[in-house]
Amino acid sequence: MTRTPPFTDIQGLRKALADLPHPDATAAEAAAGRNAMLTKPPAALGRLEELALWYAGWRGDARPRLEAPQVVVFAGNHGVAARGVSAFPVEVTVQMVANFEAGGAAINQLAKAFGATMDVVSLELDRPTGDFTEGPAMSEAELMAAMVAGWQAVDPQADLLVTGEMGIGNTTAAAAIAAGLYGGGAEAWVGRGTGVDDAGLARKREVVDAGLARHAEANGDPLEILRRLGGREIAAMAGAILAARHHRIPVILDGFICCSAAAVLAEAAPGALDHAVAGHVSAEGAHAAMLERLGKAPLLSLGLRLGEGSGAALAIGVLKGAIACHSGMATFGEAGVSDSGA
Ligand SMILES: O=C(O)c1ccc[n+]([C@@H]2O[C@H](COP(=O)([O-])O)[C@@H](O)[C@H]2O)c1
Ligand SMILES: Cc1cc2nc[nH]c2cc1C
Repeated sequence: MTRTPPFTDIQGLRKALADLPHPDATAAEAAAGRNAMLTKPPAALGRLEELALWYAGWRGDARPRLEAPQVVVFAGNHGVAARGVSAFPVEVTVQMVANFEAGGAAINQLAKAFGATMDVVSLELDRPTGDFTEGPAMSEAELMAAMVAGWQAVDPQADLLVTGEMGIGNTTAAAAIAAGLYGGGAEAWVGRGTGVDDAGLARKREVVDAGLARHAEANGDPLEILRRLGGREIAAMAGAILAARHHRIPVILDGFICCSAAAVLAEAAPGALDHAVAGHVSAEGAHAAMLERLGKAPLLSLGLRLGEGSGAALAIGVLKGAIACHSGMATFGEAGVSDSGA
């Protein structure tokens, strides 16, 4: 299988969004039949049962295994970071990339703990995106390059994808995208990110509202909102999530920034996130509202606000549990256990 995306320009990308593969209904049905025979009261495994059937449908296998999860962390720098919207200086992005590469970050430990491979993709860190209060964050060519990089990062042999990110200032970009897609202004979507104080929060709101006013011409076009207000790591996550869909690789979504990338796809093509579940709800103020817009209930709620794919990586454990039960349990017949007789 190739890592080459089926698009090189925005028209091709729109076509890839209009032409999405669907789950294997026969495998999903067979998995539901198997689920009904497993040694447990009906529905006693709660959401784990739904997860297993969802995974079986996307993998086209009624009794699937989850053996090759891939975590990809995308890193980008943001022009708006110069406006005092983060509690940390911009050089932390490149420093954290070195930490990811050396194995020292939280996501390295979590990927290892849940048996996932981990890749790090740096996107032109020495060339931050444009400050969106002054002009578009990216040209069309820059948007496409980032989305292609995201697509190419996905291993077609993986059987699960987690997309994570690192980018000082990116909760400002993510909030601007959310407001661009859903309305509500900065007030509805700006939160404290890495931990800005009240003055920082006020600056973030001003920056986001200025960006929304400056880019009203995006006119509700999700890809244009991403280009004007987003960032390279956000565009790359959108490209990776779309690639996973085309390879029928299920996805676990991470926090606020990851979900802003996913939201662009969902608004551009209804159903574009059917192959994705929400790994967790982060402590970033507006993440819960974003998940509601996406129609996704989070698997975990642990108060994380780290990014890097950390919450989604933890949820790999939940999904592995669901699949282990579904594919490994005995049926009533096999175990000689009496069923309810209903
Ligand atoms: O995943 C989240 O919901 C999340 C919430 C707050 C902060 N982050 C991380 O913090 C960085 C962005 O925060 P900030 O304050 O610089 O916009 C970026 O590297 C994200 O990975 C991530
Ligand atoms: C140290 C640090 C680590 C991170 N990981 C993801 N975002 C981050 C932001 C900071 C500041």
